[in-house]
Amino acid sequence: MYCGDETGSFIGEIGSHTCRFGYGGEDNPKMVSPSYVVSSSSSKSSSSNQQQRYRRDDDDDDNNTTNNTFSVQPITNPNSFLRQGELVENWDNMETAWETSMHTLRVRDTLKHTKVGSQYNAATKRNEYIKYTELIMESLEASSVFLAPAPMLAAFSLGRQTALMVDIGAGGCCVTPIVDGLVLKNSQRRNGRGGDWLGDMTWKALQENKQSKSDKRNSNNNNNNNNDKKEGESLPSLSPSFPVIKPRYMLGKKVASSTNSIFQRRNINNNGITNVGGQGSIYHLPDGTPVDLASSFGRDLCQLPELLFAETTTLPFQHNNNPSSSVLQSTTLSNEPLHKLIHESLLSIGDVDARKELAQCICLVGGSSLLHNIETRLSQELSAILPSFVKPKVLVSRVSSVERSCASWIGASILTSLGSFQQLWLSKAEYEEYGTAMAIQRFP
Ligand SMILES: Nc1ncnc2c1ncn2[C@@H]1O[C@H](COP(=O)(O)OP(=O)(O)OP(=O)(O)O)[C@@H](O)[C@H]1O
Repeated sequence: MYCGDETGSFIGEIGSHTCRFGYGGEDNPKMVSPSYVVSSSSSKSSSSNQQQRYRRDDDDDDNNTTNNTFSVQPITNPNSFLRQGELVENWDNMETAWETSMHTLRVRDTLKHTKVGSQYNAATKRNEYIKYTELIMESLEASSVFLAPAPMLAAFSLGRQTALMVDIGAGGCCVTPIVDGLVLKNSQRRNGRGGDWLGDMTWKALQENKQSKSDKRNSNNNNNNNNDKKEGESLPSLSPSFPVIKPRYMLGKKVASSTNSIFQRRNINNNGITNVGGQGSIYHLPDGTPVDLASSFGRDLCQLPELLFAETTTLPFQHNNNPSSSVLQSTTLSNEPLHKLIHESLLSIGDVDARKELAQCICLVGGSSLLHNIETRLSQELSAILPSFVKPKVLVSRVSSVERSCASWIGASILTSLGSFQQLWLSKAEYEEYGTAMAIQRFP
């Protein structure tokens, strides 16, 4: 066994919203890019390779993104990689993402690197595990490969061997118990309420508000009443900055930037009631449109993250009682609120001591766990639902937002920098001798 310090690993984590790539042993991923492959409509003269343009993340300062090239043409054909964070929608896109990252970070110019992919539920979907291994070994010509479930790596990044990992990502929330470093697959629970869904709901709320405003204005005009604009409340206009098709990624970015400001105005008092702070505070949407958070619509908008904990998915201010968004309708995922999902997962664990231990170490990771005060809110809900002798403890990393949004990448980076990691990977020689069957045996 070779136990060198330098394993020369290249790590990729592909989520339904964001892909992260970089070298093992580093603190942050070198490249953070959206999970979309786009083709430009105006690139007829380009070669077919050039027509498949990979849009780079352009404004995510937190994640140490490199900003070299951008596709300036409108996005006409966004194809995502994963559906709901777990099912691979398009393996060609997956390969393009790896290829692009390796090309951008000049991986092929240096030594042959090991690739580490991390993926939800990969172990339960054997076919995907096999395909992923084949892709990395054959198409990307890796010298060795290691795949691991994202929650396990996230727990690793937090230095926890036993923890209930709650990943609130783009495609939904995933609750995974990790006991002594092992994933309890049968107790893993997942719902479809994530950042993308919140983005859809925000979009819907803004459009409903716009619609109701214009209806009101029309009726006022009909009555020859010129006072059609209420003071302190303004009409958000959403059209200008979106390209031909509104890609979910861009909406996600806008939601993230809005939620950073809007949801931080929320304060949770001791009774669990959310108040909007900063009376009369005006927030500007990314397109410059002002929304007064003290207005009734502003207050409603600040309540949107409550939907993660709501029994129904009706917007608090929705009048037509159309309960769920298209995202949830189109999936077979559970529609349970987050605290119930955690409760269900805990109940499915037979060992009472392990259950208690897990409840005392609930770790929040994922981009949407950056919602302000979400840990306090979750604690309150769990305290109400769990038996009194179980004291739930919800933990979040406060060092930086990257530690939460890139937790599994960071875990993989730590893992690959350990000397003993070389025992775990599947080498090219082993792959050639035993094939993908070895991957199923070897990877957690
Ligand atoms: N500061 C923030 N506040 C609220 N939401 C945020 C913030 N930053 C990012 N998000 C949301 O987090 C989501 C992305 O999270 P993450 O990068 O963990 O997803 P992913 O790993 O690509 O998806 P999945 O886990 O479903 O595979 C997006 O929906 C985005 O809107």
